[in-house]
Amino acid sequence: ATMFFQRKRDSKTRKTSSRRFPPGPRGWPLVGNILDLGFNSPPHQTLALLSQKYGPVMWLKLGAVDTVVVSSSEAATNLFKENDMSFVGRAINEAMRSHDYDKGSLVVVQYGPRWQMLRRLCVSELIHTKQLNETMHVRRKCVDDMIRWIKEEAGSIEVAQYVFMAIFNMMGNVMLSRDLVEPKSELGAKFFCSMRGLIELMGIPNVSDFFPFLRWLDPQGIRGKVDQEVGRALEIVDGFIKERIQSRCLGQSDNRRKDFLDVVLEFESGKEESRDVSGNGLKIFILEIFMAATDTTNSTVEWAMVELLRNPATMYKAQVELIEVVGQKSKVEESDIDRLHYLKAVVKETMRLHPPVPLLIPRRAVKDVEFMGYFIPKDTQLLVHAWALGRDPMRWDDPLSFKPERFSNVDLDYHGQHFQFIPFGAGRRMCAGVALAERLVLFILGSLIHSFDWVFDGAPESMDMGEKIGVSLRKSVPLKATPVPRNA
Ligand code: HEM
Repeated sequence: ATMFFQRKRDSKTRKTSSRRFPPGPRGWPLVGNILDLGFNSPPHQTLALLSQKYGPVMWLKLGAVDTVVVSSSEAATNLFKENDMSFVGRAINEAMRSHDYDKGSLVVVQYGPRWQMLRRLCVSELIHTKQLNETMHVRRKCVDDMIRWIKEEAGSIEVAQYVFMAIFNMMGNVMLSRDLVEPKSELGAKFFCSMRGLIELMGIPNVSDFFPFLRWLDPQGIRGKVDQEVGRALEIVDGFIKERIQSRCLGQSDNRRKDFLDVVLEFESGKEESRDVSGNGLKIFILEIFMAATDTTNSTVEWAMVELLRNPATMYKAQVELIEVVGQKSKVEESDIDRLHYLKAVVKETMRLHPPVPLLIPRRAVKDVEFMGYFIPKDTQLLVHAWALGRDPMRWDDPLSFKPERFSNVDLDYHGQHFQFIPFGAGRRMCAGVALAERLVLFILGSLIHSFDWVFDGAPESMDMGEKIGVSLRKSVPLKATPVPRNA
């Protein structure tokens, strides 16, 4: 199809005249295809429908942002196997510029030495099996707290709230050796509120992302609010760091294991070029790991609980497996996870239908690229439609049904090799935290359904399954259910 923008481009520059852009809906002057996104459904749903019409490699102009959307596993295979390095950059949005977040971040920093250094630090010091095994006791305590908090409640609860607190404390302990959500931690409570606020704000579509000339105006006031919230969160992290530097100067280690903050501080102070830790880089890195880890894992546990409640036979099977594997103990242990094959399939099936990051994190073409016979100019934003890939009827039998059994006895996982199923992405910029995410989700979910039976207040089949997109894809109406202790 000869598209409006293709013609416009071709007429502007002779160089591109023989080049074919991917097909896509005709755009309007100035706004491009923004109106095609519609306002009634979340963007990933509209993009999936548009891709059905225009094909698996689709071209859109979102205001001023050239965008290509990839939504078939053939195209994703070509992308990650042949063209990963051409799309290794990140597309930066307005909120990410707040306090130079994009410069200190691992998730959105451009590919290069700083990315390599932060990624190595993150994987070797946080996600490596040795670190994960050493921090098992921390996660045990946080899950125990979560179970206790839930037991103290009477009646129906918002499940994700308790899960979020548990994950937040797990990350708080591994990174900063402290519970952040507990009555005595005033600073922790402030940090918790600030992070929740930030996660909400990041989910609001920002007009300035599509119309850079409106940036100075900040029409919805989002940039202003993000600046405020990021500033507040950075100040709190700064407090944690100063406190730690002080106790290190006094030689106090409180007999605790070296945590992520110690490692990062040692790393920073060892570098010739940055003996000064007062810059924002380190604080942003810490803040970001919280952002990357908490909302995504929380969303996965919430959707898994939703699907289990809607599918009682599956819930029963998962609970029976837990009893068989956990045996006489009343608690699930992380060491049980390896043997919880059915629960693992439940989590995979949840992530197939509800990938927490449905369009992955936008990439950016770092040069002009020939991709699947099309011309993609440098700096084009690339969205990989993980949500549509997981529901592709050409790849999945009865794709909209929740059937964990489809993962039994087949070599199909989310480690970035099977391109119809990439909830963690693939290639060089694939999620750095898969191993940690896997443990958090399985341990928390297993504990929730082993410790409690859950009763949904209403008919589970008619549960609202609406989605809303924020930092991750959440249920638009949070799941509320009543816990009934099982192993009391
Ligand atoms: C269920 C939980 C999670 C999901 C679904 C998820 C998903 C993703 C996705 C889709 C990406 C982008 C991949 C791409 O561009 O191809 C990503 C990047 C990333 N994730 Fe996760 N994530 C999860 C948990 C975590 C956790 C626990 C951490 C903790 C450290 C983490 C750290 C990161 C980092 C650092 C990146 C940026 C990698 C880079 O750009 O090099 N994630 N994640």
